[in-house]
Amino acid sequence: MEKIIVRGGRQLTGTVKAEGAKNAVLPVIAASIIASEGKSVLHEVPALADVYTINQVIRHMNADVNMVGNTVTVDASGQLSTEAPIEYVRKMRASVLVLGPLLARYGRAKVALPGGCAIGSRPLDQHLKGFEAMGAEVTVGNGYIEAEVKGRLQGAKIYFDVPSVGATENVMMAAALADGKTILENCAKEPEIVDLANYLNKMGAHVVGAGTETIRIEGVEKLVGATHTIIPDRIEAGTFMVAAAITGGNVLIKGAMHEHLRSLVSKMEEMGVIIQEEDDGLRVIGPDILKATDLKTMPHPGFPTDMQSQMMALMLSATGTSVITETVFENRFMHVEEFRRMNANLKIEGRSVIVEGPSSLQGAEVAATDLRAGAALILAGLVADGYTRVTELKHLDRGYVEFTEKLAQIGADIERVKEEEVYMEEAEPSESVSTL
Ligand SMILES: CC(=O)N[C@H]1[C@@H](OP(=O)(O)OP(=O)(O)OC[C@H]2O[C@@H](n3ccc(=O)[nH]c3=O)[C@H](O)[C@@H]2O)O[C@H](CO)[C@@H](O)[C@@H]1O
Ligand SMILES: C=C(OP(=O)(O)O)C(=O)O
Repeated sequence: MEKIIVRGGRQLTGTVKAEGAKNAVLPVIAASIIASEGKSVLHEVPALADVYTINQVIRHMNADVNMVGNTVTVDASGQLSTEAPIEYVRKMRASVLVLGPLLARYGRAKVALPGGCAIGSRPLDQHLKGFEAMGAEVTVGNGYIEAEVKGRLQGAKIYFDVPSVGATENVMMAAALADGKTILENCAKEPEIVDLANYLNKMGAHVVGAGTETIRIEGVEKLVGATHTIIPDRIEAGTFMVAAAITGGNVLIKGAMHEHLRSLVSKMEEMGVIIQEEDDGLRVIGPDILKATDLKTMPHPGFPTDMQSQMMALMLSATGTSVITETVFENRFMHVEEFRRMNANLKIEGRSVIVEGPSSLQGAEVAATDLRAGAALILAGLVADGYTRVTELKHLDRGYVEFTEKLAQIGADIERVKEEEVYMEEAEPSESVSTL
């Protein structure tokens, strides 16, 4: 089993660079299979477990995929299979993003249902509603979603009941190759949707309005591979911003884009953190005393749910009572129990958590209950007394490249260790049992 061991007490200083965004690259790689001609060359692709998974998904469909350093090349010009089995979808929900591209290109797709996950039930009804409005027949059964259309998908006017990132992306990709014009309303406005639209347009699509609540797509008959550079990861950048602030440090986060991080910057400034825009990123300077504040997660440009647990760690170090309200996902507070193991003073009230600070955090063995929770526990460990040991690192590896190394590079006392599992009943009485 692997663990990250962090010893609290170091102020972080120096420079760290944000990788390409996980939530941008996954839909872009999914979209690359729409191209029936040419190769796509994608730059700034982060070396994440999720990227390996989406590459496996499209490789399984017979696309030719190569990753060298941070560049991925996809040639999907051959005949592809139209199925994504459960082994990939279980690892990563974003595998369902191949539905739209397959349906648009081949008129059929079969993708395993991902089911719920640690942050909530996460239905796909808005994706399916979009495909049905475009003329597809969708059936859900035996653990699979199957969608089929006779001839081409037809352009349609679709109003999303909730602004879903994945549904906006999936339906936008399908509409790019549909017959006629599609108008999507109440769309999600995340920067990653704009990145996907830019890539689709480079492939020959006509997508206008991404980043606003109405997206208009004029369908075309074919798309061709294109070269594209993935935008920087605002959530990874935000996580390092919190690392700088919580330790009272001074860190330049290269690639952090102010226009993608406004809600986080303003919340951190309310807490007394100094944030300066520099040519190549954001400099974050932590104050001597952090002030309590309240926040509510919302779709972009509101406060991102993917920064909620990291901000909870910051609020634990702030003076006074802070309240965090989660409105995007129904069950994204699993980290609260783990923080409590570190002596945090937290109370869940419905969809809110009351944070009493400053908590005198103590090192403990804690489990990463999901990807961002893992990062948040490490952030708390940076200021806890003694050693914090974080397990279940598979979640962290989905979304952070060399998190340990990057934190160590700016001064954290942190290491990742592999240890043999030693079971008490198997050990000789005289043998020492690892307690790391
Ligand atoms: C790979 C990726 O980009 N993941 C991000 C994406 O996930 P994802 O695309 O799964 O998240 P959505 O934006 O779809 O979900 C937002 C809300 O809409 C609901 N919903 C969604 C689809 C649907 O058909 N019906 C429905 O009710 C969800 O249950 C949730 O309450 O956006 C989330 C919200 O910013 C982020 O936390 C994830 O990191
Ligand atoms: C929830 C997240 O991702 P996913 O949608 O891929 O589970 C995340 O990035 O925090």
